[in-house]
Amino acid sequence: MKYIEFDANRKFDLTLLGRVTIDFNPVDYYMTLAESTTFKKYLGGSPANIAVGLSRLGKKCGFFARVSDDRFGDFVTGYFEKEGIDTSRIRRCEHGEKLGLTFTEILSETSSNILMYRNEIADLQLCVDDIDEEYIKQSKAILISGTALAQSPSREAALKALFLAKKTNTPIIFDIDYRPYNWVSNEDMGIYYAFAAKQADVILGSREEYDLTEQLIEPGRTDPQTAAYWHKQGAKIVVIKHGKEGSTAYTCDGQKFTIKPFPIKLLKGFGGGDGYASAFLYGLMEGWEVIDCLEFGSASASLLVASHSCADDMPGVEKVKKYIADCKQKYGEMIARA
Ligand SMILES: Nc1ncnc2c1ncn2[C@@H]1O[C@H](COP(=O)(O)OP(=O)(O)OP(=O)(O)O)[C@@H](O)[C@H]1O
Ligand SMILES: O=C(O)C[C@@H](O)[C@H](O)C(=O)CO
Repeated sequence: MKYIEFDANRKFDLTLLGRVTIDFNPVDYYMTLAESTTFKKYLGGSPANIAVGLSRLGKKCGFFARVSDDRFGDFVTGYFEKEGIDTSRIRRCEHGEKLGLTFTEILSETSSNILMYRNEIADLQLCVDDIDEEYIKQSKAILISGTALAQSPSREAALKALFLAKKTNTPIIFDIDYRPYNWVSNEDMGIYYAFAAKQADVILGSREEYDLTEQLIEPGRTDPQTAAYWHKQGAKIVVIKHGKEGSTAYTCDGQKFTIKPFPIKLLKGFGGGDGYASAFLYGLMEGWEVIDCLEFGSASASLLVASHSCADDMPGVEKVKKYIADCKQKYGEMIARA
């Protein structure tokens, strides 16, 4: 069953809007960030990771972003170019704003945290002049990452992109993407997350992220209630993630599909969402059944939480398929299908 119509005549498979940052992950881990002394630098930022993930899976991505006008801006732009992600809409900040830096802490085999430096942040300088209708018309779909709604002028840029996507019949994917930094209040999230979700064809989020989105509408909903509400608003697919417990996709025709994580030795508890999103969306674009998209996303997510980085370790199609096949051979065909 196809829930989203992608226009095959458009140049980009997906154009993403949001932050491009840098991750510094500890080489000496199983200790606090204060104790770690050596870090490996990776491209970061959830939407940027998703773009890399889709590129590794053979998809062509466009991107709306502002980056710092310094060596870190050079690094992330050069990384995108090497991955084949279009950089024509990546613009440099003009007033010294800084690229977001995420320092990660891998405390133990089951606990990790991230510390994000986002003062005078470059990505929130994205502005309405950066968003053009022609570029969106060249995109089979657009993904808005929720943190882009945290502050102006990025907020208005994201709202303009939503408006132009609707105008050009471009499917909208809203990744709620809760990061507490840069939001003035939870109420702001309740306003802007909800507005974006009302425009979306596909919504991706954890239970916590839906709770933040629904706080001004009806707090305390169950997953089925959440899905039913957003389907009424026009969403075709509502994906609700529950970390290591797995995730469920609710489709607008009343079906639900649940997937569990594949068995893996966890290294870090983050990055799974980006691997999940890129692989799930890949399956959608390939016209797969939703359960197969979920399985592919879940497998990619498991590979990512077992890896030291996010972007650098985004897998190709064959790696994900082999991992799924190996797990099924070892644990049984229904290993992840609840
Ligand atoms: N401990 C784990 N073991 C195996 N898979 C996991 C684990 N944690 C997360 N995942 C996988 O990653 C997917 C997304 O993780 P999660 O639900 O935490 O979303 P998220 O908060 O968006 O992730 P991120 O931390 O990347 O932002 C899960 O649905 C699951 O498939
Ligand atoms: O999304 C962020 O800004 C943090 C990322 O850079 C980091 O890789 C992560 O947590 C991915 O989910």
